[in-house]
Amino acid sequence: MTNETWGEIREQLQKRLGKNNYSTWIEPLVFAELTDGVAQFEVPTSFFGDWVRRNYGDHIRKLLISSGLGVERVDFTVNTAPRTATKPAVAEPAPAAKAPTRAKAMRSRAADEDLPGAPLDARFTFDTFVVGKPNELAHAAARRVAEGGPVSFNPLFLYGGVGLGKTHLMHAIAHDLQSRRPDLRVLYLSAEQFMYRFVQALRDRSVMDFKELFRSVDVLMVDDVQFIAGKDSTQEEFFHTFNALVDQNKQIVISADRAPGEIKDLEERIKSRLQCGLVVDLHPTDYELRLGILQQKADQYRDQYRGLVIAPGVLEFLAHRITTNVRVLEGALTRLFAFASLVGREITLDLTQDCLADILRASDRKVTIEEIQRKVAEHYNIRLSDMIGPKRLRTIARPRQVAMYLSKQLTPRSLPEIGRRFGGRDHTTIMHGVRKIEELMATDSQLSDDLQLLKRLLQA
Ligand SMILES: Nc1ncnc2c1ncn2[C@@H]1O[C@H](COP(=O)(O)OP(=O)(O)OP(=O)(O)O)[C@@H](O)[C@H]1O
Repeated sequence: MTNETWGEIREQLQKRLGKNNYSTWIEPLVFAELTDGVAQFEVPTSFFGDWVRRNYGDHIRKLLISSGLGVERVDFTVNTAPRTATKPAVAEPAPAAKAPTRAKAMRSRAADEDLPGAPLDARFTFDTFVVGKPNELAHAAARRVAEGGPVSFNPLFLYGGVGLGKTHLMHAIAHDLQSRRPDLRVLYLSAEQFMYRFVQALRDRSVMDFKELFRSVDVLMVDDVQFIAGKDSTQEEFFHTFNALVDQNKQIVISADRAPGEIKDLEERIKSRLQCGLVVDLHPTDYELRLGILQQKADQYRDQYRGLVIAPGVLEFLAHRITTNVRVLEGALTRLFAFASLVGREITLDLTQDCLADILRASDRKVTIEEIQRKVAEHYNIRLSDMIGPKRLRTIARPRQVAMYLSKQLTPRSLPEIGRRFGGRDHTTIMHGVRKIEELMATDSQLSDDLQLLKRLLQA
């Protein structure tokens, strides 16, 4: 293949994939050779190679073939040698794409391979994050941290329900920081990984190395920090790491499924440390945000599944009906496009309802407190009237607490509202009931099985 051919193919890829994707994923590719039908490219890391293979391998192969080359397969190998500027078969980058900032970041990350972080998802950038009322504050705070100026709020604590974009924002911060400041050591990992690393260090008697490593980063991001609640030694180590970094004025970003004060079994001193920066929550999505996200995704899919038509009103219908979380929304759209492309039909409302019947049904389903009381009474063989009555016998009080717990878990009702439906009980009684069941579940496997079963029955 000549410089010219690869240059032309890259230009086509840039048009097809957009400038961002191009400069992130295509520009860093170094064409090595074409032998026996295999086009070989060099990549900075194996993660990078896997990503390009999965997402763009086919595109690249088809374009190579359409330029008249006999290519059966494209392959990506990690380039460990320093990159030379004199690869004979590679054209200079197309003028439209300037210095590959992300590629530099990739290389610096490769050099930082001693950092025990989790890989970043290349799709989770600020460009792909849709901003609406429910997440605008979290987004603005994340942007500010990503600008990497003087540390303004430390830590940044992001919290919110499942699938609302916490991980997305954290990855976006990391991507941005790495492209602006490739020299920074940015470490992103989940709290679970932090714990495993720590346990491993204890086992290998290398705790000092562990400490040194974590204290050497410039930005530490820990996802799902609620995971370390109740894990005493990990909490202790996390606390020291946290303090050491804050003392050095290094940025910390944390995420969790709830506010620091609400994480049970998290040491008070950690809670208060976590609260001293900026705590922002991602609220449940509203209709406009859901529609915005769907529109963005649909645009991407239109590029991917050329020729597929989506009828007016379908996205609005989905935004209206699927209110649980963004992950479910995305999953629904992915399925819809895949299905429509398989059957070769336009995406109409009818097709949507057929193809997504289960998701739509699940979203429709609203469990009521009355239903919960009835099911629990049946399960424990007590009278429904005892659910709301005054009897304090354990055989009645315990099922009642189970029903209180499930009401809190499965309905959006507040504690006072639940209290009213349990015979006008005070909200503190409900809170006590909920806590009691949470405690018992940890030790009483029968109770925890009962709860699982009841949940399944109620949500079915
Ligand atoms: N505002 C948004 N714009 C675009 N995509 C979004 C947005 N919010 C969430 N998503 C997408 O929804 C999916 C779930 O988001 P993410 O993994 O960040 O959620 P999370 O809050 O970390 O959830 P969990 O608590 O389960 O870890 C991802 O694919 C993400 O890209």
